[in-house]
Amino acid sequence: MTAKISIQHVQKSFRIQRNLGHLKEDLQPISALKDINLEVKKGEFMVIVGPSGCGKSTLLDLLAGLTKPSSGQILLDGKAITGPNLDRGIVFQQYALFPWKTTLANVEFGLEAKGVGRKERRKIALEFIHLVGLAGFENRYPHEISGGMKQRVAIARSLAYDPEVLLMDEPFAALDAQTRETLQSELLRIWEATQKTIIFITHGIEEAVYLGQRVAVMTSRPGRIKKVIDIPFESRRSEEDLRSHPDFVKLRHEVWDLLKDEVTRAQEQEIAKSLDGFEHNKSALKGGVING
Ligand SMILES: Nc1ncnc2c1ncn2[C@@H]1O[C@H](COP(=O)(O)OP(=O)(O)OP(=O)(O)O)[C@@H](O)[C@H]1O
Repeated sequence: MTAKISIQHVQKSFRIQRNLGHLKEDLQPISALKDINLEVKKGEFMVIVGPSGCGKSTLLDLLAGLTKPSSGQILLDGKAITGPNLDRGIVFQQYALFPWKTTLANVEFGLEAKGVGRKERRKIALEFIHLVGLAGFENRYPHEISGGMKQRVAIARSLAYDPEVLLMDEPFAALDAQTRETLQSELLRIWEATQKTIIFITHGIEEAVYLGQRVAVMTSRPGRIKKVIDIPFESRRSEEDLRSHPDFVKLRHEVWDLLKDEVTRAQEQEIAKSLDGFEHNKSALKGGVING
């Protein structure tokens, strides 16, 4: 069977230029991703976890078609992704709602872009607003609802135009712990109801193990897939608290074991990067160069 998403030997480097007044200097390119290979099945909930700066968002941007790989390719249903399309819905950490539109109008937006008629648009939007638990809040503006509710609107908006795949980039990272946990189990309920293929990016180990059917652990930059771990829970939404179950604790530990050296390395990279910037600024000041 063809994978829903197939990431094949994907590399991504960024060209870096230093601004020296009217001159530009090419620096060593940053290699963000190196030989990423991953297959995601139809209807699967795949979580990608990795340390800060390992290239998670870069990978998601490639999946969304917002940028192109330096080499390799990503296939959706066997066809190469060449740009953004309504076959992929995206939910970012920042809510990205239109502040001047109500919940209903925000959810209707993608449907408008897809050319769905006014009546049908309203019907579908109301259905998804209901699905994400926001019935009664249709006419509220983003500033009138909480962060968790805004993220529910963002999820409803992405699902309403019926994408093949839902891409989620740390969607709950800005929320308080309690709201985050509520939305995690809500997301599982929505996933079960819609049977969408989900690729969810996080740096939270507990979040990864709770949500994912499989968890792909990334290395520090340049990001590679270190290991893909199966999370074999039948149902994550059972009454008992899954997070304190011995199997859950064991899997969380396994992911942490894979991740801890990567986190240390990522922190070292961060320090080296800031020291480098500091040294550059110092020498530029000495030489009287205005740097950008
Ligand atoms: N447009 C760009 N130009 C240059 N470098 C970039 C660009 N985008 C990302 N990078 C670099 O690529 C690396 C990976 O960045 P990315 O944002 O994908 O990491 P991440 O894993 O999502 O990080 P975080 O968890 O902190 O959000 C980082 O070193 C980043 O500085």
